[in-house]
Amino acid sequence: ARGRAGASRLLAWRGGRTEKVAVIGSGNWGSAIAKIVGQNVLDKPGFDKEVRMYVYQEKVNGRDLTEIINTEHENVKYLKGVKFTENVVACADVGEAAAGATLLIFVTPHQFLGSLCKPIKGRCARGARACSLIKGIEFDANGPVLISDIIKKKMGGMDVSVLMGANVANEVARDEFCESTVGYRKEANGRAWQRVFDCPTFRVSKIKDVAGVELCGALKNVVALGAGFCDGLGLGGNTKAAIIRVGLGETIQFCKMFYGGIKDQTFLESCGVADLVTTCFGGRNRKCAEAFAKAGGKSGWDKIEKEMLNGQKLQGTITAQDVAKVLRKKGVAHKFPLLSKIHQIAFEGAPVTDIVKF
Ligand SMILES: NC(=O)c1ccc[n+]([C@@H]2O[C@H](COP(=O)([O-])OP(=O)(O)OC[C@H]3O[C@@H](n4cnc5c(N)ncnc54)[C@H](O)[C@@H]3O)[C@@H](O)[C@H]2O)c1
Ligand SMILES: O=P(O)(O)OC[C@H](O)CO
Repeated sequence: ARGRAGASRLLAWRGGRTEKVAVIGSGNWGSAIAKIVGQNVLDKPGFDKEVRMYVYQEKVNGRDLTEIINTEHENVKYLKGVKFTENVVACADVGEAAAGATLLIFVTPHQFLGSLCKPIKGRCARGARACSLIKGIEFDANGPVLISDIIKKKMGGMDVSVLMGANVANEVARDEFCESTVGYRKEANGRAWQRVFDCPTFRVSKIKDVAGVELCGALKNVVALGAGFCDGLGLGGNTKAAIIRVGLGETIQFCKMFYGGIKDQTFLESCGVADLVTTCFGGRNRKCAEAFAKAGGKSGWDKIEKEMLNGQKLQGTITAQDVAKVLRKKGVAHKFPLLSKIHQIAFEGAPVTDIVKF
């Protein structure tokens, strides 16, 4: 693996301008990826050595979180026990975080994206490119809308790639080996992002399929709720495997129904089957859905999120609602029995035991 990493480092960088990377977001995943990127810009040629990270300011034990990160080099709230390299600098002002950046990594929970783009647009470098690590989906009258397309529009047509994969943040931050997938539109930008993220313990492949990669990342969070319901009911591995299999099938169907040019290979990459598996076993959506099932479906999601996640945010519940709206509006909910059933259990009072009746 080390040989491959060295070769890809040499192959990918052919000189040119110095890239300056900014990380927009500092939650559990935002912090884990900032740790990787902070180290990579030190290890590889062609990068400005400072990585600014936008931090939504809050007090932790009476101190600003930015001040804690910049003195202790640790996000004690969202990624406790893991140190950043000292070149990762926390900024509470998103414009200041993005100032002069040529490569912007968007990694906030998707409900907070809206207000962040405008101040970034005025401050980042001309010709900057973006990569979205945000797992979610929006919709309009025509159907689903990709978060990467929202960023592209808000940023004046900027090229936006995506990075999705089997990447539970705490495991990535402990340098446990895993893979991830860059989905790109422009080959050169796909290569640029691969260089930003790839390291021996975080192996990044790329594929020209932004929509496929991104939708896999969004929909697996909904399927993970189903897996959590199974866990809460005390069902075993066979049942969860069935949920994963059917969930993958409906994910593929959703992608192909709403987007052209989706590649079959995408579903076999880390962003596809691998992310689905890890999230259904080790993710926050699974964990909170298990608690929901154990409470007999009687506990609200906001309460569960607050009690179990210490400020981290569930994405699967929002995505389940957005997906259900799209499917109903298009009159195709019956073709997605598992995704529809998960929504009915999570939001419409269907019994949790119905998870196996689809
Ligand atoms: N955590 C993971 O294992 C993981 C892995 C891969 C992808 N993702 C995806 O990455 C994205 C970001 O998730 P995360 O895990 O980094 O975040 P998180 O859920 O751990 O943290 C929530 C973040 O939102 C911020 N926040 C709270 N209120 C805010 C507000 N009003 N405005 C702006 N920010 C506010 C908090 O400060 C914190 O940084 C999500 O789409 C998630 O699905 C997460
Ligand atoms: O913890 P979750 O459920 O948000 O999932 C985490 C990651 O998306 C896994 O790749």
